[in-house]
Amino acid sequence: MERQVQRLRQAFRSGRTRPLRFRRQQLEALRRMVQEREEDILGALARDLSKSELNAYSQEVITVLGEIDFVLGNLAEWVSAKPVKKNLFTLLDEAYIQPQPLGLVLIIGAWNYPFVLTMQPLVGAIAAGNAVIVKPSELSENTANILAKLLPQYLDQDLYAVINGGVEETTELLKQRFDHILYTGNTAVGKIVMAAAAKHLTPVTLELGGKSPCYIDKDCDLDVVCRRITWGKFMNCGQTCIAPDYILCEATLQDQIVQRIKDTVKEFYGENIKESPDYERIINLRHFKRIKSLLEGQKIAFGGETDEATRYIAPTVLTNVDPEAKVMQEEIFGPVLPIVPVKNADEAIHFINEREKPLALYIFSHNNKLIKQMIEETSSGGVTGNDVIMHFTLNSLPFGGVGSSGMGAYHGKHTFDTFSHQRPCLLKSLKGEGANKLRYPPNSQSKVDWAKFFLLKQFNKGKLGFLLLMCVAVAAAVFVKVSPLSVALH
Ligand SMILES: NC(=O)c1ccc[n+]([C@@H]2O[C@H](COP(=O)([O-])OP(=O)(O)OC[C@H]3O[C@@H](n4cnc5c(N)ncnc54)[C@H](O)[C@@H]3O)[C@@H](O)[C@H]2O)c1
Ligand SMILES: CCCCCCCCCC=O
Repeated sequence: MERQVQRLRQAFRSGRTRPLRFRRQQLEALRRMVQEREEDILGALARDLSKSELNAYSQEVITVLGEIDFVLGNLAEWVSAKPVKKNLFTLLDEAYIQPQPLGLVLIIGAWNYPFVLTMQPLVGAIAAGNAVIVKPSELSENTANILAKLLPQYLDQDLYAVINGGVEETTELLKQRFDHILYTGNTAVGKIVMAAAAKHLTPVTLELGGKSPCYIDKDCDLDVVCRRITWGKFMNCGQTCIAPDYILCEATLQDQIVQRIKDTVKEFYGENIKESPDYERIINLRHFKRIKSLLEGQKIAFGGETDEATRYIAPTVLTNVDPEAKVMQEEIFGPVLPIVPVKNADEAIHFINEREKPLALYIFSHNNKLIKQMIEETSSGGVTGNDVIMHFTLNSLPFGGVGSSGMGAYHGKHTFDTFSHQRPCLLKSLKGEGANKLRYPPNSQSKVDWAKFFLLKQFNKGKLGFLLLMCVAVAAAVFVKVSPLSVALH
């Protein structure tokens, strides 16, 4: 492993990733891979998560293809140096920010969207000019294997590698030195990743989870609200990092919400949900048992059927859930939706603020002012008002958590920035040494006054007229490229 890391680092040092043309070629090759090997990719996702071809394509492949197109359309602008504003000291100089690659980066993916959660960061890491190691989740082993097989066929093998393995291999990998690590997965392992990265002072982006609340105000269209929540909650069998984890609403709304979600489940998945190609399965037995145990002692309004052999758990809604219940203590990450009654929006805000900061927050109301107030008075990784999940799809928005739901963000230009160093560059001339006497010893009150004039807004008002005059003089000097300060400061 150490040798492989060294090999990639050496290739990065060769400078091959620097030219824009090279990065574009790699991204175009990646796009070709997704297009030409679509069937293999969809097959792997079906074997891992029972995702239908259509669902896998619309949830994962489209996002990756869209990201590549977006990056290719904008990369020339992103890599260019960005001139910045100057002060009076640097008026004649060149000042700009030059984005530069960080070096060798590690991307560790999760199993629930195993294609998009490794490929989308990879697109941005390549765009930013880095060498990359991708470590897919071992739990979605078919997707992990297809990535290990396909990526080397399309990408430069000296610069990009896939390393597969579980805890042991990842632990070993994390001993190596990287220039950035982007990890997607649960919060407990996020801490392990951050501790390992700290040994090398490696910066991290942690895409973690949490319990994303969904507040339903009484002033809204419940038919629409429940259809949107049903879609986002039961998509991928509830195994979505930003799925609405639980509903907060006034007690009187509960029955209507239950009925509408029940009707929508029937509309989406038919009478026999098990037969629906649109309904996935739980990833493994451990998670199946964990989710099933969350139902114990709960009032099941509908659903609750399970089948261990196929790891099937029906879309399930729980009512009048006690905030202290087990189902409210951990991220559900399955098709179980508790409803916790609250008196009003203020109590919902209080409820949210008493708990760890979630990855997403959803607020449904006709009242835009209420939505803005809840955004203002709470914290979460992201927010969608009057819908769920959709902020993930807009790559102009940074996607990431806050507090225990993560740190840093990616998607679109934000991924490019995450994997770049924004290098500040100031290019001065060796001329104009007269003006520099202002900062050279010995210091004097007059030099400090001048420095205040150049750098601060507050300076001695008594000297204003004189300073303005001097300003005109400086401007004139700049114009003729001769500085009077060398005289004035003596
Ligand atoms: N924020 C996001 O974008 C996002 C996306 C998907 C999932 N998630 C969150 O991830 C969680 C579910 O994923 P998971 O954690 O079950 O996925 P997982 O089990 O696939 O783990 C994620 C990665 O961590 C590695 N890993 C596991 N244990 C490790 C250890 N001890 N040391 C080092 N590496 C280790 C795995 O090999 C894997 O690559 C949920 O909390 C979910 O909300 C977040
Ligand atoms: C159109 C819907 C796309 C949904 C993709 C959701 C990915 C979530 C990643 C976290 O689990």
